[in-house]
Amino acid sequence: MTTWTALTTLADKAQAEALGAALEELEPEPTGVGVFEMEDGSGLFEVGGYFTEAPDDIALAILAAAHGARPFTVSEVPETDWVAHVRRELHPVEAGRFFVYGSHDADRLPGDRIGLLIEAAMAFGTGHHGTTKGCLEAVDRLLTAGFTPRNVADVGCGTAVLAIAAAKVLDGPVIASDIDPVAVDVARANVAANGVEGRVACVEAAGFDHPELDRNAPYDLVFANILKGPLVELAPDMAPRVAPGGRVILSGILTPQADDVIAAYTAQGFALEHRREIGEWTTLTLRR
Ligand SMILES: C[S@@+](CC[C@H](N)C(=O)[O-])C[C@H]1O[C@@H](n2cnc3c(N)ncnc32)[C@H](O)[C@@H]1O
Repeated sequence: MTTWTALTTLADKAQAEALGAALEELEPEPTGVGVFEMEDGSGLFEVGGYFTEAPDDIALAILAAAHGARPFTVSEVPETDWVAHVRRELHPVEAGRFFVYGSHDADRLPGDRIGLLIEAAMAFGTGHHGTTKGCLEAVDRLLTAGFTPRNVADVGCGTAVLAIAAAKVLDGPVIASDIDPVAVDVARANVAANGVEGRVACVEAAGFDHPELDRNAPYDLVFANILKGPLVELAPDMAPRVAPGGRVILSGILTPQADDVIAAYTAQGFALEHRREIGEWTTLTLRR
């Protein structure tokens, strides 16, 4: 059976990025290289590389040492187990009352948490990123404070993790939209897997450019975990679609960019209510 060789190590951000670039240049060529921030608050980054042909041990040791990284952990991954392996690597994420998990961790769902079943797939939003976690914690905080949105939009839904969270704790309609048709397909599959298909509509749209999004407006709650640029562009379209007293939860914002996003939304009549940093990302809650 064909096997993959998986290499992983830890380093600080600059070293991890340089090491990731060096791995790309290695002979034999890797089939994939990734650099991910650890979610344990250590500030370390994991560098991973996958090869169909194992690189030379000595070359790897020199490469890690030259970048101030720990020695690589090398493991063999059977090709047929690849998808399952990636999924198994994704541990559940707790964010407020929510517990985001893959089907391989179904038996770990605590009885007092709201489970969001999200399989790793070709869309963003497994809960592991600080932006997704920030949005889940932000809505948890609003719910704890007694805010009960009657309708919700999740613009840039990815896996629809935020829309599913809303549908599981609220009674009203939820609409999930994404500019990427692949994400919309993944969103639909996740919505069905979570048993909320009657409650969450999934549509392909750039920003609010879809009749379904307008039909349900104005919203009591809008999530938009997209990047700073699209968020700033979206501000004038957002204002008329959020009910007075409604909230927007915005993420995908690198912390130094947060003031620009706040300025764009306060110019449209929103007031900053809460901000939270996770790693290098900031999540904002604003009230209209
Ligand atoms: C960072 S992911 C967020 C996914 C998920 N909402 C979460 O919180 O994990 C951003 C998503 O927004 C989508 N997106 C980016 N720009 C957009 C736009 N202008 N309108 C709608 N979706 C957009 C991307 O395709 C991507 O799926």
